[in-house]
Amino acid sequence: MGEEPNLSLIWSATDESHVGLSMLLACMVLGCIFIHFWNQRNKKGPKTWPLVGAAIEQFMNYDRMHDWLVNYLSKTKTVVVPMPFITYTYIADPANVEHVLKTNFANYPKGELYHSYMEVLLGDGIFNADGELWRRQRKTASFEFASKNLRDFSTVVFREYTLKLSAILSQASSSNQEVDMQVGFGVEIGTLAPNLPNNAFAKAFDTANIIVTLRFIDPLWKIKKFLNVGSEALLDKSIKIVDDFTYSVIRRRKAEIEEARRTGKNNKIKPDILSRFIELSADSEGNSSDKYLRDVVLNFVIAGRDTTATTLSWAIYMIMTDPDVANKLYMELKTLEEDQAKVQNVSLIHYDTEDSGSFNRRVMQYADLLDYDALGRLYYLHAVITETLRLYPAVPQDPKGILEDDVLPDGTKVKAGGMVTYVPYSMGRMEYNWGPDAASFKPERWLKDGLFQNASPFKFTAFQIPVEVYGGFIPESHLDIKAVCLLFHDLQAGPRICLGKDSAYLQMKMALAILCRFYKFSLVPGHPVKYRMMTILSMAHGLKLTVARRP
Ligand code: HEM
Repeated sequence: MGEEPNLSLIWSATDESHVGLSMLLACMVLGCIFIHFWNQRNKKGPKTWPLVGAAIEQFMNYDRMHDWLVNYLSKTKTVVVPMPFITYTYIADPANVEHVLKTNFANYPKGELYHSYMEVLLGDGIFNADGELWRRQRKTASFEFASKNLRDFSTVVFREYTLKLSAILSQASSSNQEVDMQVGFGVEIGTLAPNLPNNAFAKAFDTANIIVTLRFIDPLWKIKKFLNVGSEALLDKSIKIVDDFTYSVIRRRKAEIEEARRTGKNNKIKPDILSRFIELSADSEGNSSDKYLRDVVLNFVIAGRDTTATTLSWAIYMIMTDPDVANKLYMELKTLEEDQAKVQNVSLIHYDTEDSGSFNRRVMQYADLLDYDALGRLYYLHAVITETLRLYPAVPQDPKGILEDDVLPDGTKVKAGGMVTYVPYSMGRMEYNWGPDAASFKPERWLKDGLFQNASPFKFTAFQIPVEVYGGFIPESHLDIKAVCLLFHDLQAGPRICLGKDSAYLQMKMALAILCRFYKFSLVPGHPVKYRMMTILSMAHGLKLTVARRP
């Protein structure tokens, strides 16, 4: 019999070789990590890790991501953020933005990836479509926005909505009640389809928006969706609420249109975007797909309601925290009131801030004095809104897909399949774009000799790029010429300029003119004002304030 093998010796030898191997492996891994970090020692963007890229840092800063980007973009005009399956390139340099939005526009569509993140919410609506699908919707919407009817209709509707909101504020002021202005703006102002939105819908819609935005940095979202767990399960629930409500609005509107046609009362058809799309998308039998219309409605809720409600909230916040701005604005609005009353030969109703009756009547009288041309003369207000959008752009980041490898004007290489995002939130805060006072709220920077002055087009990108870039300079007041240029430009299928810019200004000016003329706003002490991460720069906790009537 041979000698029994000494097991403990064998174990310890194996142990030793395991330990040796493990140590070797650990050293190699640490070495790789060290080399990886060494190579990044001069990098100005976020530090990356092998395999996961910058995902950890981006995830940890997700709730304050816009400011996280401000920090990096102030050190370097382009920030590259590699993630597990994709690389995001963030740009704040006007030359790069011009390249992506105009010069090489064809290379930067929304792209498949963006579409896959957003489809559940936006479907194939205008914000989430490329190619023919996009062109068709853009054309329909462009015709609508070029029409004078829409302008006239909007002026009336926006006035009506603001008066409703004013009635709520007037009541709140007499009982010193707190109001959430963001909710007020979302519900009372800002939709071209007056039956939208109701509360459960609005909540579910916001939740869905928050979760689809999270997909940009969540590499596990597809697995969660497949298993229907976590955020994706909540998304699924929210979309059901959104869809139920939207389809019911569409069915109701279709029935109204049918009834109006049957009885020959075409003037009973609500003249808004939804009716227009129902009409234009109808097949030879007069039917249009509910799914197509659902996508149209939801895209226009984001485009038309969320953007303006958000901007109005930030504008009120800025006005309320800067008494000098509030006062200048108040003076401009009072002066307009007196001038308009003289021109229209109207004697202004005397009112007492303690007496709701006379106060409310004067508010209504003021609202009647605000026609399209009068609003066009409110340059300081125009500057206040524009300055708000510079610092708090309703669309804080706007990502584009990359079709083919390309080199940006500053030499940054971008690869097909990745994404390039221009970042209006950061662009508005960069000293290299706006000078040393970039972070300050100064409406005066937009005024020259009391008149509003546009900034260079690729520096102020809150609305993408302005149509002036294509049609030469067109004064702000010439909406109709501008609309025709926009339409002409659209028929050639150029970049995706915001179609609602003029309508948005009209709406926001109407709302702020009435509210800031008659109310003084104060933030509820301790109320936190910060954004939340979603496609729109909404306030995470709303804007809670109290109001007082002004003389
Ligand atoms: C403060 C208000 C607003 C801001 C800051 C804003 C901003 C923008 C931005 C940045 C885009 C480009 C998005 C992209 O690249 O896909 C855009 C597109 C668009 N906006 Fe606006 N917008 C505002 C109000 C409105 C309003 C009131 C409407 C209409 C009711 C509107 C209709 C649209 C449409 C239809 C598009 C899609 C253009 C396209 O993809 O061809 N916007 N807007």
